[in-house]
Amino acid sequence: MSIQAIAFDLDGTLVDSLQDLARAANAARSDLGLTPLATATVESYVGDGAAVLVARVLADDAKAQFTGTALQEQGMAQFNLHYRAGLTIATKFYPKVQETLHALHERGLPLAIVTNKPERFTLPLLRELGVFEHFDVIVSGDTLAERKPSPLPMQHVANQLGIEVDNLLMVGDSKNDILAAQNAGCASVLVSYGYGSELESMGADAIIHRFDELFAFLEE
Ligand SMILES: O=C(O)COP(=O)(O)O
Ligand SMILES: [Mg+2]
Repeated sequence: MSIQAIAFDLDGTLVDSLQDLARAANAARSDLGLTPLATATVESYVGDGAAVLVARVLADDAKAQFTGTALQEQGMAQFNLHYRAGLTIATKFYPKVQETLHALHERGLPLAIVTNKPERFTLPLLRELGVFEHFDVIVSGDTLAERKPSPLPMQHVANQLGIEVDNLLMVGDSKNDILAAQNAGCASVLVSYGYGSELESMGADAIIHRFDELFAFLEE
């Protein structure tokens, strides 16, 4: 295995965005006359992009789908307003993320973001946190025709970087990240501190508990 570039998931991997997501989700619920949900409940709904999050949050049901009902459209509009107004109020890097990204970038290793978060949130969030310039390619949930767990985002990153997809490593916190990597034929590293559950069963090549353990994985 020769790792020539790394793609990172965003929410739950680089940043803990849960408080800001939950605040915006509950503000949208409140605008529609609904009572707030526990932060842990919102956490369990994160991972398939903003529209699916809004559908799940409004129905308080992990199986809800975004079908574009009037209520969902209204909830989406309110969520957009509230989240866009406070992308980084409480959102913070997990320990050792900034140092590690900086060191990898200094080594000349191409770095990418592959998130299911829509571009309208991903790009300003990365800018507000001051790491936008570290990434050679940024693929959001609405950049391409398909999002994770589709292999398309990984294939797109490899194409953009001019490398074979199996030389790209995915680092993520959730099932969609590991599936996207497996579907594309990439190696994957799972972080244990994010929003994923049943980590052992996902089949990642390694599980790390702190972001800088990535260095040891790269040296294997
Ligand atoms: O916004 C989401 O649904 C998940 O985002 P992620 O892919 O960066 O974890
Ligand atoms: Mg994630």
